[in-house]
Amino acid sequence: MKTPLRVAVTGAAGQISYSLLFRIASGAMFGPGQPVILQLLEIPNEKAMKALEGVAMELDDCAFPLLKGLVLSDDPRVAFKDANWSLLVGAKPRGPGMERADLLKDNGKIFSAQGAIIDEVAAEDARVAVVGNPANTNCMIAASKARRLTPDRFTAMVRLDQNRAQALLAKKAGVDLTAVRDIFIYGNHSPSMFPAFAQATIGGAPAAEVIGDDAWLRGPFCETVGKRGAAIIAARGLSSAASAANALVDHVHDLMTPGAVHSVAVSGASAYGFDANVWAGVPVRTTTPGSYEIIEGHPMDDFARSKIAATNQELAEERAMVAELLG
Ligand SMILES: NC(=O)C1=CN([C@@H]2O[C@H](COP(=O)(O)OP(=O)(O)OC[C@H]3O[C@@H](n4cnc5c(N)ncnc54)[C@H](O)[C@@H]3O)[C@@H](O)[C@H]2O)C=CC1
Ligand SMILES: O=C([O-])CC(=O)C(=O)O
Repeated sequence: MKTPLRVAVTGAAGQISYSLLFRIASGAMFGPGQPVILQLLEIPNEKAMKALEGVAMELDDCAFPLLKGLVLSDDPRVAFKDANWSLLVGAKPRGPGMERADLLKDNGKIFSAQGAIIDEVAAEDARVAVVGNPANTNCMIAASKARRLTPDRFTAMVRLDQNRAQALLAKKAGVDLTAVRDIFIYGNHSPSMFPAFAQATIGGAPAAEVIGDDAWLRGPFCETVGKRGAAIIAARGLSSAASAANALVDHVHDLMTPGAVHSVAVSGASAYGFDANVWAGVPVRTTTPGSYEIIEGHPMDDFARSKIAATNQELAEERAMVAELLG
């Protein structure tokens, strides 16, 4: 039996976690042979901690063979202690009419404090995945507080956008989802993101040839992927939760799977024209479990370059907005 992985999850009584924790405990994230201990963090508030106890009762009642322990805490030093992975979900979600960047003032502080504590108390091989919005900039804030852990240990999630883009291309082409490959997200998890359709293939042929409608790819396709979160909020009255949890399972699973090629927001993506000190979605290849290299050299035409410049500009502006939280 392998040593259990310690997985810290923040916002553990929230709606994303309610879809996430059961998938981790079932083995979907780390594989069917990998036991886990869940270390669940909530805010020091009676209602939140009581709700967390209820979630823990349900986890017990699933009798998951891989779940070797549960820690419930309102103290980040306890929740992040020796964590191999810290999944930073806990933050305020946006409501109708808001952009994710509107959350920066409220949520940024959370990631500044948690980045510093993870750096102090998490495991030697600690990895951090940020979901709480605005995810790219919150990830940058957390990483900036680390002295021991290098920036590559901190990733932000753009996988939901990749999955949305893949599903939309499959629907438009009228093919099975698995026929769509190599659709990657560049830049911010915001409407400015760029789903780079020129690299994608459908049934082995260039996606643009199969779709045969460049105006749709440049316009409605990019726009629909970019604004899908807002469309879900408009329809559900709440932001995406199950699909976000599913995307985080994919994000971490693929980062633990050598050879996997997938979109992840990381720093140092200057090969594509991003400022080196912002966290931007790019395609990466997982090298060893938890580590990756940026896949460089995908050709970009003028349209792609202008989209990347715009999303980089937004990330740089968000960085400037939180300057006082960095370092
Ligand atoms: N990156 C992405 O693709 C996506 C990101 N999100 C973001 O994920 C975040 C969470 O969303 P939901 O689960 O729907 O929200 P929610 O409001 O249902 O749950 C958030 C939970 O976090 C807790 N929390 C707040 N501050 C905390 C802290 N400092 N430490 C620990 N826990 C804390 C709250 O008490 C609450 O239980 C939001 O910021 C949302 O915008 C949502 C969907 C997709
Ligand atoms: O749109 C939101 O606020 C939640 C989110 O990040 C998404 O669904 O992509």
